[in-house]
Amino acid sequence: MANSKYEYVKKFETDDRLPPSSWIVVRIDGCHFHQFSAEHAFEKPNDENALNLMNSCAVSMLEQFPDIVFAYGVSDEYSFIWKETTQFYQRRASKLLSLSVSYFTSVYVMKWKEFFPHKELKGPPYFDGRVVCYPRAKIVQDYLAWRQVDCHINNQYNTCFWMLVKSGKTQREAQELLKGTQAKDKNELLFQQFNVNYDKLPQMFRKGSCVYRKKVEEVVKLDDTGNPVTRTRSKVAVEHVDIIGPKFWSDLPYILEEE
Ligand SMILES: Nc1nc2c(ncn2[C@@H]2O[C@H](COP(=O)(O)OP(=O)(O)OP(=O)(O)O)[C@@H](O)[C@H]2O)c(=O)[nH]1
Ligand SMILES: [Mg+2]
Repeated sequence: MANSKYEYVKKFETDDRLPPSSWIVVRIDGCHFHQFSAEHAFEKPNDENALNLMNSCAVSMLEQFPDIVFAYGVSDEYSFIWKETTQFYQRRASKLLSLSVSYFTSVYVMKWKEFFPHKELKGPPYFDGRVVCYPRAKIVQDYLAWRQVDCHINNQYNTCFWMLVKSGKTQREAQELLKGTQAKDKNELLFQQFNVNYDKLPQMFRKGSCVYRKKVEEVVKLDDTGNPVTRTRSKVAVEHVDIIGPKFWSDLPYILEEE
């Protein structure tokens, strides 16, 4: 039905194509997860099953959208890095954002039972999202380092806070005790009062989770002389990386290489 008198309404649509040759970061974040986590009695400060569910959703994202090259998640948030040359939906911001948020949310609901077989999903989890473009791989690396530092700072604080509360302090008292403390004071507090070595807590809690394609060698068959014939394929994997820094990227140059 070309050229109806209503066609002019299309002129009001705006072009939201993101600039070419730049990495696209979509970060999604659980809406009101403070409440959602309380409603579903998540362990404080870290619920292993809830984090594994988030990670599993991120794996599904990379399997569904081949142009996502890397994802990093902590707490109720996940960042997805789309490769700089992606032409997916002509790089339209609204498409990339809405597809990411809706796909992640649907998978979260679908997989809920797998991670919480004995907990009913009491209300709809939902996520917001934002898109930011970065013109250099180095800035994407710094972006990820920023999220990981944030994870560390928040987790160290939350670990101390909930240890104090579980040991009988009120939330107000715990807050007061932690006011103005530095990282080393918090480590000391955990060790002195609770005999906890912060560095020994699970890496996933302290450092967040990375999802990316790993190159794995697999044996396809044995040749006539009985030697294995292998091929390399990529497999989406979850890793808990100590520092998402220069060493990490130099070991995996194919992830964020500029084309
Ligand atoms: N107990 C528990 N809570 C968690 C866990 N992961 C995330 N949360 C909760 O989720 C919140 C995430 O922080 P925010 O995103 O700032 O808070 P929010 O309530 O989701 O607020 P908006 O994102 O602004 O809607 C944390 O403050 C926790 O309350 C977890 O593993 N265990
Ligand atoms: Mg949130």
